[in-house]
Amino acid sequence: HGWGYGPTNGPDTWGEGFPIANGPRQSPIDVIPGQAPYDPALKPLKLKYDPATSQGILNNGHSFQVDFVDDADKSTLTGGPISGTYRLRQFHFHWGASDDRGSEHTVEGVKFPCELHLVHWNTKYPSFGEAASQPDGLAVVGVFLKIGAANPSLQKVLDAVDSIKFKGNQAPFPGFDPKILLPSSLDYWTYDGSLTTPPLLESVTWIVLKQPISVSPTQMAKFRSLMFSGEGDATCCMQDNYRPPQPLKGRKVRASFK
Ligand SMILES: NS(O)(O)c1ccc(OCc2cn(-c3ccccc3)nn2)cc1
Ligand SMILES: [Zn+2]
Repeated sequence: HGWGYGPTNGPDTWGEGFPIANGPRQSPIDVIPGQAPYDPALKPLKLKYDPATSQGILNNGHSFQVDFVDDADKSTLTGGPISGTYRLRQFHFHWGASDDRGSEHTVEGVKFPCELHLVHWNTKYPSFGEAASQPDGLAVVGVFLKIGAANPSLQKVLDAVDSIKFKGNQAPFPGFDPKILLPSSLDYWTYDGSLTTPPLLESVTWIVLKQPISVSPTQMAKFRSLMFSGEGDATCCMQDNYRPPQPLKGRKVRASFK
């Protein structure tokens, strides 16, 4: 059986199949603001997303993701800690079985109920797959979700979740602008890390936004209505699909703000 988040195939077992799990630049991490100095050399983030590039929504058995057409520089990330142009490939989430956990990154040990990841790849490489194996190949923008008022932008995504309840289910998801999911401030912490799921490749420049967006308890219940399993398999709610923080191993975390 493949990797997952259960007692027999969860994060503590991933090192068996993916030795890089114990590598020098693994993600997520616990961000300690007092140890993340402001770096005036960091540029503002520039996110330019074209809703025409949003394509479909998929339950991949570990999370659900919204995929984007990435054959042109239409939805891109530039500026920030990166050089060059990175193209948006997909976004997805990680969440908990209850509101006290679910995020992958933490802030001085504080866990959020959910975390959004917007995955971009460096156009100096020919494809996402090629970029995924390069140290500067990927840039993921992480956004915390905090319990509060219902989030109408998020609801547009959650309204599609009933159609992808089971692993392998997918549905069209056209015309969605992921920019509406972002908080008003683009202040961020940044560090060199990895994919937080197998293959755990150490190819990610992480850009974790300081300001969370809101999610209501009812909306969190919607995330938990998804299934890890395929139709007809033993039903098992998709929840607690997060990897806990990993050792910093001497890495520096920088802040884009004072
Ligand atoms: N959670 S996260 O944002 O860190 C995150 C983001 C993207 C991920 O992609 C997995 C993946 C890798 N590949 C791949 C394909 C071809 C060649 C090499 C790799 N396909 N899917 C995993 C975790
Ligand atoms: Zn992720």
